Amino acid sequence: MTSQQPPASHYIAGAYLDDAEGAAIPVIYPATGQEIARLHAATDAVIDKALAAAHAAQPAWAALSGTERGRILRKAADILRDRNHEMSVLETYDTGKPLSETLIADATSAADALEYFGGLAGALTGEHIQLPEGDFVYTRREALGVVLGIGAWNYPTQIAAWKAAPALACGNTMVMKPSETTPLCTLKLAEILTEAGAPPGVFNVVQGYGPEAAKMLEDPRIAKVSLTGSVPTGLKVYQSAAAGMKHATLELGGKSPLVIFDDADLDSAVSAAINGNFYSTGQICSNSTRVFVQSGIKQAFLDRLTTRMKDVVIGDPLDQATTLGPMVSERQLSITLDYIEKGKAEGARLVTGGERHEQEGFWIAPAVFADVADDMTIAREEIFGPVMSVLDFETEDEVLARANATQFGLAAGVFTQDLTRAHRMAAGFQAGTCYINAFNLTPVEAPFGGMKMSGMGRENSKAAIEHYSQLKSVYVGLNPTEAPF
Ligand SMILES: NC(=O)c1ccc[n+]([C@@H]2O[C@H](COP(=O)([O-])OP(=O)(O)OC[C@H]3O[C@@H](n4cnc5c(N)ncnc54)[C@H](O)[C@@H]3O)[C@@H](O)[C@H]2O)c1
Ligand SMILES: O=CCc1c[nH]c2ccc(O)cc12
Repeated sequence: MTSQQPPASHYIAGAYLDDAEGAAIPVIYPATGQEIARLHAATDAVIDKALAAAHAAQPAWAALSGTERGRILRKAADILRDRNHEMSVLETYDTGKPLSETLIADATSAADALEYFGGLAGALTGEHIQLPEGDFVYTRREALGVVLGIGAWNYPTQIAAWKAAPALACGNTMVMKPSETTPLCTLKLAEILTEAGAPPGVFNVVQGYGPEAAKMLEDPRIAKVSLTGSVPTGLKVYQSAAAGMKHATLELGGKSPLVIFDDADLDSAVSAAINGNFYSTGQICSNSTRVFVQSGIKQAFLDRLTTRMKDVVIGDPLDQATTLGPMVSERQLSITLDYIEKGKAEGARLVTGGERHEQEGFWIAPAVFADVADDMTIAREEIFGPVMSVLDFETEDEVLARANATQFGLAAGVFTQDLTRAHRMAAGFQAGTCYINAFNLTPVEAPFGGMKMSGMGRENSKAAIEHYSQLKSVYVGLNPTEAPF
């Protein structure tokens, strides 16, 4: 087994920093279950160094012009693209996702974000507001300060870059705590930002578990937190942020509906259901885990789906022919297997898959349940594994109400040839990202984020600028100041 041991656990002030006193973080390659690196959670001293470095670097970084900051971000994007293969292999070791995915969805998406926000940085301006008698107001778009990023384990490179790119473009500095399950890739992103010219302290990486992140969030040097994670963690983070009146972006979980009407292009709809449930072995927040199929095409849909699923290639994630990798961890596998048992026990019909592969690593055959009812556990709770629930419906009004009957609101999709109905559905969905005849595409140019319990704030697009900066109004008086006495 190739060791993927980085030079040290943390990356602070432009260099690696080790401190083996913190709790061990074993990094496990999901395909084999073997340890490929061992890092350490940050001690209080490491946390203090990181926060001090980010805090000290922030004023000078914000004082650069947007164009100067953007140039560095765009250079980092170029380096990432040059090193896409190396980055993708590391992403595969970190997460278990197959190279066929990581080559196109991770460092490339990170590069897209750095390029996009690098381009936008020079165009960030305030506005001029004319008032009577010559007075006027101008607004300044200012950085918030030091941003704390906290990552989930499914897309470590992408999550770090989706946060860092808008944060740095706006003149903030950043401390990123990756998930303890996938701590490797973010260190590489830090190296690349330094190589591209980011001054020491602008982007720092601190390893740790929940308590290390919680401790950093309480520190007054943190002005904003951006979390990608589960709803329970989001609630804790939001509470802590509120206690310090800090800004918060929360990218949380989902239980997204995909509605397939009987006039849909069936092959495209089946492809969307496959991508929306089994890409990244089902470990995507916006996955369409509730697939509502109009009853007239239910059997045709299930037949086409089960035929297509026979083509899945489960195997060595580093072999580019592989299309489905293992789950990220023993824990996530066991959570998924428990849900499959609950699905069976509550009366859903397991059409295919769902069994653990008895070999090293965290392997499972992708599962499809049919005849799923809205009140079953597998239709209500986020599983974050390769488990598709197929539910039947009859009418548009009925399916829209059922699609929205969830605490989550991350994504939703509709497949139909009737464009009027498609737009009606998109308007009616209670979800931050809606798809018509597509699913789970996340271009950096489009806002991404949740409604309801799926979170707040938006990543990507011009909308992210609102969440990584603040407006200052400057009133300019051109007349003598008068007073009543
Ligand atoms: N909306 C999105 O963009 C998006 C993207 C990917 C994943 N997710 C969600 O993430 C979840 C899976 O990831 P996970 O299991 O890593 O989530 P998680 O909530 O367990 O952990 C996320 C991060 O929060 C940290 N953390 C844990 N407790 C904390 C605390 N008290 N204070 C501060 N930080 C704390 C963890 O160390 C980790 O880095 C799923 O719910 C998934 O839907 C959302
Ligand atoms: O979960 C991470 C972010 C995300 C949400 N939907 C998609 C689809 C495809 C991706 O590559 C990432 C994501």
